[in-house]
Amino acid sequence: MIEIIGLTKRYGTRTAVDDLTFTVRPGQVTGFLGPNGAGKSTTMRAILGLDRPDAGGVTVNGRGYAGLSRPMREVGALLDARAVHPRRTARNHLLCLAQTNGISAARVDEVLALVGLESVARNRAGGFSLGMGQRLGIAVALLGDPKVLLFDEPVNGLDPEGIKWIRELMRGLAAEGRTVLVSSHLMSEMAQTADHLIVIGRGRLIADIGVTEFVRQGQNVLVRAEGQESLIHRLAEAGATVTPGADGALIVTGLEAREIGRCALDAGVVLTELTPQRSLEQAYMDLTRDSVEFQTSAA
Ligand SMILES: Nc1ncnc2c1ncn2[C@@H]1O[C@H](COP(=O)(O)OP(=O)(O)OP(=O)(O)O)[C@@H](O)[C@H]1O
Repeated sequence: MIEIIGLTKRYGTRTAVDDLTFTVRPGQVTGFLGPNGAGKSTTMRAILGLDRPDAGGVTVNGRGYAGLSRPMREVGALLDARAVHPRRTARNHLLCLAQTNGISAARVDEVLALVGLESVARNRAGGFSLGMGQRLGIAVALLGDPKVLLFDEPVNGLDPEGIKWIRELMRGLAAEGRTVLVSSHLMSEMAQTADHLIVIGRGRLIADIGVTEFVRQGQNVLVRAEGQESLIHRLAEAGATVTPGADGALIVTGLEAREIGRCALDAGVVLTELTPQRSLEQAYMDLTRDSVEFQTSAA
């Protein structure tokens, strides 16, 4: 469990994180979303005790990072996968970290197998592809078999197979009861990976919400039907919000198209149009529009 309470971090006159409070729970993948410069990396650095907060604080399993007796065994992190000595082999890189943290060499071979780098374990990390580098960074995070894991933009630059692998790994780690916090600026990616979302913008909390709930709230569906009254009644019963659209259409929020179709069937109503209006990415962009640092103006 990670608890962030009133976290504030300033760099000179710039407030990178502004009175941020949220909890990351075990047993699920929590997506940490926000546009560029929102403060995701700064928050992760504060969790790891790499940045000193100006106000508020962070606890990991009830204690501050400085209070953790064996940090690598409690929190694992992938912050910058390029932070590897290029002339060192993958195995030596891990061995050095293992030795300084009282972790066995057997565990090094275990994590190399876990991330699929066994065959290149004795190759220099400097010659690794981006995907291999990410795998090595993840091996470092997993080395101490920690209960809490942080991944900062782990899928950046990866091919579809690499993305699928990371997604499954994170879900597996959460299923084992670990606390998994993963940052991204892509809503579509998080919708497939995370159970819960923390959305920030300009260092402030914008949303702390379950993925299913976000998907429900985020999507409007345009509906046209013959005999709308009974459909409106049935949709309201099912928990949807219905507002009038243009030309007699209905704008339905809170239900997916499939569920609206079922309501129409229940009400014995013929649908003449059923069109989802916003993609998840659009819903996320609407949510964070006011917090984007650098915006291109519409042509
Ligand atoms: N060491 C630093 N010195 C000065 N300003 C910094 C420093 N680190 C971050 N910032 C500023 O703090 C703000 C938050 O940055 P941060 O890297 O935490 O955002 P982020 O959400 O991780 O963004 P990205 O998705 O681009 O990585 C930005 O405006 C950034 O310019």
